[in-house]
Amino acid sequence: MPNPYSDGSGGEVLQITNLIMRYDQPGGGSLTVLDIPEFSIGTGEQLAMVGQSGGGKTTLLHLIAGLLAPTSGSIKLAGVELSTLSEQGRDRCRAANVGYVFQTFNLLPAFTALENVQLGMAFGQRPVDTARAKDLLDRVGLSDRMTYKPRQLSVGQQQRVAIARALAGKPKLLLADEPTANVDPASADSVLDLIINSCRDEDIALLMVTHAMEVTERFSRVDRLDEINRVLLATQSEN
Ligand SMILES: Nc1ncnc2c1ncn2[C@@H]1O[C@H](COP(=O)(O)OP(=O)(O)OP(=O)(O)O)[C@@H](O)[C@H]1O
Repeated sequence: MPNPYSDGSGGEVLQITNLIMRYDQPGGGSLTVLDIPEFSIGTGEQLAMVGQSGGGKTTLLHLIAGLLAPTSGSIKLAGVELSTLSEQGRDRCRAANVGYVFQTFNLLPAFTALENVQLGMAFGQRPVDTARAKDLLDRVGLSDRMTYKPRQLSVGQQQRVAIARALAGKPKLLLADEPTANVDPASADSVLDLIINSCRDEDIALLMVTHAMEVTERFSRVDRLDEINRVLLATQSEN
């Protein structure tokens, strides 16, 4: 079935133009967090994004995933302009095109590793492909842990289930928000290998937010948020 949330052009997977994001502040007034004239990611391209704490990295990932709507500007995901979609439409577009690996995994505690991965497919509105779910878990080294619930898995194993779940729906773009922040250094290496190699093998574009040097070294494209975001440039020039 053709993906209604893709223009099928095979060009850039993400194109952002004149993006502004402002948050209302608890004490009144508003804070502009992002002002990005241009940012794009090609099909299958891999990049790391670095930036200071509070600089707006998570906000940017949430905007790309359609979890938040921008104050103004254009975000095209797989050629589809997100601002033309309702919240429900954005949810569907995300399910069809985006995988998301969170810092804190976000696995569903009542479900087994295999069920968590199968749920990744159900959200993608594809038929649940149990063979692919098992294959993904095998690939992340958890073929003997499929029936375990998250609390019965180590932290590194939980993150590997989360990666398998994010890949389950065959997304066009994988967003990874500091995926190695909560795992030990040895697991961090294998988590990183898994994400980078799986995306390469399946032609999935990858945007990984990180603070870690050993992570950025793995990428040929490393973008600094404060170089693409005029808000931080303005702040810095005042200092
Ligand atoms: N819902 C919200 N309402 C108001 N302000 C918000 C909201 N969410 C985030 N912010 C503000 O926006 C700024 C950017 O937050 P964001 O979480 O995107 O930063 P980050 O770069 O991911 O930070 P970190 O690296 O520390 O996780 C922060 O100053 C934060 O206080």
